[in-house]
Amino acid sequence: MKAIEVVNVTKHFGNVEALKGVTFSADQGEVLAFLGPNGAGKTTTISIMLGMRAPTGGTVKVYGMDPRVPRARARLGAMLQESDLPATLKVKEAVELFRRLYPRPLPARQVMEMADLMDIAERLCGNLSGGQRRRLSFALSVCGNPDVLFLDEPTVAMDVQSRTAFWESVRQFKTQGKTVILTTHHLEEADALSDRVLVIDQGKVIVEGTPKAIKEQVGGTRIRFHGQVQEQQLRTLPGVTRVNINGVNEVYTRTPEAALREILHHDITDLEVSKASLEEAFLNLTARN
Ligand SMILES: Nc1ncnc2c1ncn2[C@@H]1O[C@H](COP(=O)(O)OP(=O)(O)OP(=O)(O)O)[C@@H](O)[C@H]1O
Repeated sequence: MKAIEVVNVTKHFGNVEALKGVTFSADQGEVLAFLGPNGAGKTTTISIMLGMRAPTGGTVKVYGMDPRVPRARARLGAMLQESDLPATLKVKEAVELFRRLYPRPLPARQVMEMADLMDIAERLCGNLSGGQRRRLSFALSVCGNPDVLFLDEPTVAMDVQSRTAFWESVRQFKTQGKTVILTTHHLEEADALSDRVLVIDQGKVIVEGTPKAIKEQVGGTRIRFHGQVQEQQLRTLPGVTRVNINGVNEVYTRTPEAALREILHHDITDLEVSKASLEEAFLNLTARN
């Protein structure tokens, strides 16, 4: 049975069509990353999967159940973009309090270690830095030992060190056979963590695949060079998905050999050819859409 199954889900907020028929599923033990520009529909999709909002149309199942029923909810954990923390409790007390809400909580020490909170266990929640607050939110989201964990832009406000430690915690969580659904604007985060990426734009899934497949199929190849070539000529090169002219000419193409043959007719210098990164693939996609 699928951990999560979303079929043709739509969501209207008044005149706004936030989701226009979203379909995907997640297997047990899979890490799925949602990428997409601001307003694409990522948070709305998560809130529907969590049973916090009802879809306008379509169906969502968590282990075959409606996410609004308590038995389904008990299997879900969530670290949302904004969460209030009890300011006057110590970090370790907040973890204890949340553990008591669940029938089969993880041991407090395991939760604290997983979220890298041991050093700040005695600190008041109200005195935490932005990154520390995010780590505590992560701890509270895994307290109940959920089978599916939703992380909505989890590493916002974390420094590089905390982010790397956080990625390790997510990987650890996955090794226990758990499913993770994550939204992020850090594309290297999706690349580092996920088995599969879904790109959402304007309420629709526009592409789905492994980070590697997306980079290969959509990102294609980046060709950079100096030289006087008209932008219009670059845009009509074979297989072009995106063009940047900012001191250096940059062309993304799915057919690099054919594009290069034409580029080499011009007087160019400093030629560089490389595979596009996931970030570039993502920009190419949403620019085209
Ligand atoms: N409660 C609401 N009332 C009206 N419109 C809403 C509401 N919630 C979301 N929307 C609209 O639905 C669309 C999708 O929003 P959503 O928050 O799901 O996007 P997102 O992909 O999570 O964006 P971000 O990356 O900025 O968090 C946007 O146009 C947003 O303005």
